[in-house]
Parts: sequence; structure tokens; C-alpha cells
Amino acid sequence: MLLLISPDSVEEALDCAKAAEHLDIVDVKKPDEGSLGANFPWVIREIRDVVPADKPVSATVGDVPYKPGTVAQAALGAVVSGATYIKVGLYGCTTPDQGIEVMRAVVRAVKDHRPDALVVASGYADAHRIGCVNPLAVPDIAARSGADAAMLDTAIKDGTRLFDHVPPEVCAEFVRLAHGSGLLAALAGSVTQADLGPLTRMGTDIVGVRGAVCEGGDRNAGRIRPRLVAAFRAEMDRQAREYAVGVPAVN
Ligand SMILES: O=C[C@H](O)COP(=O)(O)O
Repeated sequence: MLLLISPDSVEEALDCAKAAEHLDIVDVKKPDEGSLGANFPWVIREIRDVVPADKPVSATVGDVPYKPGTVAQAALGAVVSGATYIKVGLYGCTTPDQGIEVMRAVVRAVKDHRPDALVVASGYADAHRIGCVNPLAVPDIAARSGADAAMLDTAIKDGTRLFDHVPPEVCAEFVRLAHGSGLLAALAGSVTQADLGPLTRMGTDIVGVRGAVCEGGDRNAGRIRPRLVAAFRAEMDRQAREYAVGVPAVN
């Protein structure tokens, strides 16, 4: 399982860089513009410059409306700025067809510019609270639009977590659906170390985290701390080892 960490600024990205050996992907976002809030192109560029070259930089394109042209252009902005994982939150898409339309436009915009960039279609575990597409529709949206990964995050960061909205057995079905279509499965949403056992066992490819590696577990007021990234990775590694030898780790 890969560890994706979401800094909100160049300063936080520098702290991620200090913990680079413990993480896999640096994901640029702007949390004060939403769960998948998009940051400025120059911030993506500066973060690309300070993160070690062997670590991919991801960027969120926003909690996007059902406006395929607008979103495609924003996605191109992210890839031109140096991101090679482009994450789109299908916030304003109320039907799978709308999600496919938006994601097809994004895939074309991104891959025309950079064929090796990965496109991530993200739904929301708490979709029922915001009225967007059902979490289990996301793998099919991703597959039918030519995206590379299906993801879930939470839209409303009020302390509720991924598993509060989509229980582990349903997340496991999400992962199965994604893998069945040849996609990567990414899961996030106030994930804590306690969630790593189930996430590992269900075969999650990427876990996305911010709050759990911020001081005080506070994704807004707290800052990302290298020692918390290291501790999170240590628990991921422990779960992976236990799973590999068939001994369920005690959470
Ligand atoms: O992509 C991952 C998100 O940044 C997760 O943030 P969170 O762990 O604070 O919910």
C-alpha cells in the first residue's frame, strides 16, 4: 500500500520532504477550499521543486461541478504545473453519466499533455450528505472514462471517518470493483492508524492522509510533522508484515 500525504503549502511540503523515506506520493491541496480543494499552479510547481524527484507529486483539481470543460482545463493546469497524479472530486456529479462525462474530459486533457500521468476519479464516502454519486459507482465511472484509479474521500471533514460512512466490507467491495476493472483503489477520509489493518487486508493500493499526520490530529490548525509521518508508515509496515505472514495484527 502506498502512502499519499496532503500538504497545503510549500512549507508543509518541505516537512514532507524531510519524511520522504516514509511516504510515496505528495498530494498538493488547499483544504480551506474543500476536501479536495485545488491549490494554485505556482504552489504545485514550487512543491514539485522541493520534493525529491523520485516522489510523484499529486494535485487535487477541486470538489468539482458538473462542468466538463471547466474541469478539463483545471486538470490540464495541474499537470502542466508538474503534478503526475491528477485527482478530481466528483462533488457536483449526481449521476454516473455526469461523472463519466467529466472524467473523460479530464483524461483527454491530461493524457494529451502527459500520457504517463495518472488520473484519479474520486467520489465521497459521505455522498449521501452532499447528494453526489454513490461511492460504489466510482470504480465504473473511472473505468469507463479511462482513468487510472478510483478513490473515496470524505467531503465533510467534521471528525467522521471513511468507515463511519462506508463500512469496511463495502470499502472491500469498492476495492474489488476497482481491481476488477484494472484500476488502482485509493481510500481516504480522516483515516487513522487504527484503520490500517482493514485497509491493508482489503488490498487498498493507496491510502490518503492528512489529519493523522498533523500535530494534534488537526488537519486545519495542525501542521504535518515528519515524526507523525514516520509513525504512520511504521504502523503501515507492521500491518503489511503481519498480513504477509497471515497473522492478524491487533489494532
Ligand atoms: O487525500 C487525502 C486527504 O487529504 C485526507 O485528509 P484527511 O486524512 O485529513 O481526511
